[in-house]
Amino acid sequence: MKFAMIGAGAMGLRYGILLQEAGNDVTFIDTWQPHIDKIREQGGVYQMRDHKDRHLVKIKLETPESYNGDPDMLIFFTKQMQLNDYLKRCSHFFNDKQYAFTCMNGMGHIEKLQKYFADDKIIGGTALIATVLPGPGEVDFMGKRGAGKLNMCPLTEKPDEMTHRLFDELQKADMNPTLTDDFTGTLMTKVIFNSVINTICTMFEIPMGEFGNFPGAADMARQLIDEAYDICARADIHLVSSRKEELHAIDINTRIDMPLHYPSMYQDMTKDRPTEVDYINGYIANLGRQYHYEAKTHLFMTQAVHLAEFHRQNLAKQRAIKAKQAEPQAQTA
Ligand SMILES: NC(=O)C1=CN([C@@H]2O[C@H](COP(=O)(O)OP(=O)(O)OC[C@H]3O[C@@H](n4cnc5c(N)ncnc54)[C@H](OP(=O)(O)O)[C@@H]3O)[C@@H](O)[C@H]2O)C=CC1
Ligand SMILES: CC(C)(CO)C(=O)C(=O)O
Repeated sequence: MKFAMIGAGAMGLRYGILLQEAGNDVTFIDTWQPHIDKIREQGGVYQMRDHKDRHLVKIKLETPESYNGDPDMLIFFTKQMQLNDYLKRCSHFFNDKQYAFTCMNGMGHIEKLQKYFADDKIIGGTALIATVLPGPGEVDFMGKRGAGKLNMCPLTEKPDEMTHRLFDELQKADMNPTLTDDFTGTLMTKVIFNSVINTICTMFEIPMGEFGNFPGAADMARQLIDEAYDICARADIHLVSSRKEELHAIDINTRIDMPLHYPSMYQDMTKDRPTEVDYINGYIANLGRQYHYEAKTHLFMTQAVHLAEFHRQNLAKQRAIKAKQAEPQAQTA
């Protein structure tokens, strides 16, 4: 199959390289200039697995403006706040035969995709796969080959031939796909999962295992899960796990499956970038308001993460001022 990966960051590279290794024709499209420059200079991306076995993987890389191909499927893996810009810049190569697939975290992306693709061409999903972009031109796949899994569901909830072809390619690439039958329920179940793990680990700047091993972890998680499940019940969203299963999944993922992983939200925070919290806890809280339910804990968590972002950005500004003040001294010394 011919794929265009829209976003060649951590997850775009994980999916794209594995699909390429499984025999597909993959082109990566990105806008982050230092990453583009590094990949061109190196002739590819340096890929690691669990910080080891660093090796060069050749990839085809384009910018939205330079790409003129006609892929069968576009896979969107940008941060939520980057998606509109990517869609606008890539729209010149979209056509009505192409499919759009995405396993981005949070909510808000599907409505944006619907402005460019018909409902029967959109396939959504969720990824329980940890990947890190340590810097431009470098990607670290966390977990052994075959680790992690993903859920996928067409927006129409009626899988067609292309959905099955995508499923087969993801399976060949060892990505452990599961085809689910409830679109919104599938996506929201992962949003709730991330509303606990990503948010708490990012605020405290801790790996997932440290949260999972904290004796109060289940109480903290239960409070966020209960609020979110109460809201989904009011919104008639059918989650794919029960509350108990969601709590269990968080426990197993943090303590056993990915104890050393810092969630993707942490990766933004530590680079002094805005996080996706408004599309995760903020989305749950806004949905609650539509059903006259005040999600107090999710609202509090959203602001707590914004406070942490604010603090880090202030520190970055102070560092910049100090560096500027040191400049003339360095010249006169
Ligand atoms: N990573 C993971 O383990 C998982 C991620 N997801 C989801 O997948 C989607 C894509 O996320 P992900 O692949 O992690 O994100 P990316 O790796 O794509 O983020 C890359 C972007 O972040 C900026 N950036 C990255 N590294 C640096 C750096 N060192 N210095 C400055 N800027 C940097 C650049 O944006 P800019 O050009 O704007 O500066 C770049 O385009 C998100 O919705 C995420 O929540 C889902 C499951 C797991
Ligand atoms: C925690 C994890 C890896 C689960 O897939 C994730 O979604 C993230 O890092 O954002």
